[in-house]
Amino acid sequence: MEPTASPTSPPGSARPGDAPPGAAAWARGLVKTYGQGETAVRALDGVDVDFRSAELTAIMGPSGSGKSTLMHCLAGLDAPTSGSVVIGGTEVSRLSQRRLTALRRTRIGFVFQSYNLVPTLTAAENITLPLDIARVPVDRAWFEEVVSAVGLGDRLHHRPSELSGGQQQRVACARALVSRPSVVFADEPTGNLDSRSSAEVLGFLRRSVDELGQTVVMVTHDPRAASYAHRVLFLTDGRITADLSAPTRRDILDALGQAEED
Ligand SMILES: Nc1ncnc2c1ncn2[C@@H]1O[C@H](COP(=O)(O)OP(=O)(O)OP(=O)(O)O)[C@@H](O)[C@H]1O
Repeated sequence: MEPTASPTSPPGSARPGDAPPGAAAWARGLVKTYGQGETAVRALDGVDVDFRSAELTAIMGPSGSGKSTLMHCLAGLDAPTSGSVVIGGTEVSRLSQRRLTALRRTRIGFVFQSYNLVPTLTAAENITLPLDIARVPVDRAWFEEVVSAVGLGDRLHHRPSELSGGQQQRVACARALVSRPSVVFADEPTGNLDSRSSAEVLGFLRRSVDELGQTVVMVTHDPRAASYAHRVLFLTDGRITADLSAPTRRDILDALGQAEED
């Protein structure tokens, strides 16, 4: 397992000035406890992790191991009980609610299992919606590049109900990328898709990293989806227990089997 903590960051603190080389986001000492007393659940048990720029990282682990909690704490959707997160040079845990909302709109991209598109808007309008809400001008050249990479050129004026699930998820991916965020977080992005549509969405996420330099962190249960990643992290009981570089599907299945035996 690779060391993920930077030697310059004291335990439990991630400071923008301590950026590990090449990291787009990182976290130190992340703990998340739900509830109190005897019924308390320690969903994250001291996670130190770096996400290198222009890498696709998959997070895997058994149900209840803390994957969603980790992603929500990283993306500022939930506050950790202790520890800190830095994204694109900003310490997320120190932001006021207003600044956090602005950061989520412009510096972080989200892709959810359920697409979350607005049904009354066209694909193009959905893609630019986060920037329109934040009153940030759309970089048209970048918009064209993203739309062309995602392969939606002739579907831009369709509404979500006129698109297949795979096409809707590719619209959601384009929406996540259009603000050039520091990190795109994808939570089970292919959970609702058949294998062909999954391959299209995963192929796009991987190309967004290799060709457009995006940083992507994806939670998935599917070893085939994880095999598109440059790196796969495994969580067990709120801790990172394995960190694989460019694993094959076989390597991932072996690591999952190992996790079940532990
Ligand atoms: N809002 C909450 N209140 C109480 N406990 C919670 C809450 N959210 C998560 N948990 C608990 O925290 C632990 C980690 O949950 P989490 O959803 O992060 O796991 P996961 O790995 O994403 O699971 P899955 O693969 O089933 O989605 C679990 O024991 C879960 O029951």
